[in-house]
Amino acid sequence: MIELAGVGKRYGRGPWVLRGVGLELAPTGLAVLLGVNGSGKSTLLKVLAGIVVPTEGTVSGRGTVGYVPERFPASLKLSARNYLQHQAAVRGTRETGIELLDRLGFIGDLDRPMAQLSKGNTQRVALVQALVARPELLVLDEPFAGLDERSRAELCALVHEAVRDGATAVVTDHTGSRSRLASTLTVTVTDGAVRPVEPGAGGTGAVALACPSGVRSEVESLPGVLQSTTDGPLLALDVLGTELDAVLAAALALGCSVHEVRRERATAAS
Ligand SMILES: Nc1ncnc2c1ncn2[C@@H]1O[C@H](COP(=O)(O)OP(=O)(O)OP(=O)(O)O)[C@@H](O)[C@H]1O
Repeated sequence: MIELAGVGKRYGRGPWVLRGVGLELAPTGLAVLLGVNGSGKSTLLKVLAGIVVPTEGTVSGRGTVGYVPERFPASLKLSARNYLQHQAAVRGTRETGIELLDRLGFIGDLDRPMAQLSKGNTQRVALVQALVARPELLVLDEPFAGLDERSRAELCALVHEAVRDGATAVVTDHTGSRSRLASTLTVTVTDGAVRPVEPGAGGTGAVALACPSGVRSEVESLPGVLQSTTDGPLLALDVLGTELDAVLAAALALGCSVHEVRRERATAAS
């Protein structure tokens, strides 16, 4: 069990980004974090991964960690092959995970400096270095960004395999790909507070809206909106299931039209 107790984080003398966070993550399972931009999701993931030390509170039980940051350092002079070989050597194994790169759709030169790789290929290398180590805790910050549809599906399969093999995975996502993940827990991050979406509370809903100009920020700040992103001409929202009808009614009253509505419930990981 990974447990956060009374966790707070502020950067320097800045405002509290997280405050009073208590969270328990089961030893095997997949948690999805939802929250609007700047709500503190990346900070929470860094605290979970041990990259950022909380200003107050404790984190216990995390074991070995695989972490994929939202932005992988792009200036690496090492080639993807040398980087993965180096990571394997640090772990004391010859298992580089290069075959996982194929599975994730890496097409290109493994021997070019990573700084010259596309965002998608850099993301694939970052994912492989985390997955191949078979960590007890897998922390993935926007792991689907930069990947094509096939690679996203393959990544979902790899995350499910890791969870099936006993890992705890924690994921954020703005691309909509998380709907394919069999999550066991959904957690919202709002104003520095972290709350699990209670089972039986109606789960979450995904909504795609076409909104007249000028009403977007009003729609995004409706009670129950957990996360928003632009999907072409549409505004894509993640909404607390219990507030879904009210958000739809308010959006319609503001002149938006509804393109898609999907209810999502936490399910047992398969
Ligand atoms: N290293 C840092 N130094 C100072 N402030 C920071 C630092 N990292 C994050 N913050 C601030 O903490 C707040 C939360 O940022 P964080 O990246 O955790 O949010 P987020 O929910 O992941 O946002 P996004 O979805 O935009 O990445 C923001 O106001 C951000 O500016």
